Amino acid sequence: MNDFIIAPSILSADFARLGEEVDTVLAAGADIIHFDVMDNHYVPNLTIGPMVCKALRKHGVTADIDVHLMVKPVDRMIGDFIEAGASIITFHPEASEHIDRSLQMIKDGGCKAGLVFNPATPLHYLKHVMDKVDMVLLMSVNPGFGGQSFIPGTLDKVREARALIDASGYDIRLEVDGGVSEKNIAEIARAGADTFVAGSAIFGKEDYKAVIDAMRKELASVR
Ligand SMILES: O=C(CO)[C@H](O)[C@H](O)COP(=O)(O)O
Ligand SMILES: [Co+2]
Repeated sequence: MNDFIIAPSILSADFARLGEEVDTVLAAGADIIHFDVMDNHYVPNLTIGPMVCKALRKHGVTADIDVHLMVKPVDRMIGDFIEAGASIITFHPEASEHIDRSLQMIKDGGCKAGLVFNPATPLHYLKHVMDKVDMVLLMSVNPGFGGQSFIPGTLDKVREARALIDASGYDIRLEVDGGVSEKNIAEIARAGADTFVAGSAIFGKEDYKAVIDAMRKELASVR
């Protein structure tokens, strides 16, 4: 895997042509696919579930699928996504009654596990579970919709999370999700992120490769 990972969010893809959209964005240089699951309960929107993940695998997608669960309760979706071919499953700690148990269920299913932090959710949920976390996902918008503007205060939180991860000694990726584009990706990387979700910035343009190339060029100036 590359040092920096670009993870297009299919939330902004054309759902009527989803398999083709995923193939196109991977051929354009994306590393993994970010898969947003919304339940109209934890967040005020409704998207896609495990059947769609399974359909992408059946379609032939072999890239990692990074499942971002915006659902409450969390646990009864975990097994379905493991079975559907998810690679990474992240969830919001305040949506789980038993954070350690939810993380362990994901790990036991052979997937990488992660916690997602909304803009106002404190990082202290990480403290006792660092050994079970493969990914920390910081939301740089409030969850529920694509196409929102990056909240600038996220940069301080990225620095804080980077310091916690480095001090832990564990191999944990730091992902940022919401309002990421070729304009701000270098600044987010300089703050300490290594994995970048971008939905509308990529799928909102005609030429996905041009956007991903522009992002890589920006990232090359960072490390
Ligand atoms: O989790 C999400 C929203 O809750 C999406 O991953 C995120 O919003 C990506 O979309 P964009 O890059 O357009 O902001
Ligand atoms: Co997301």
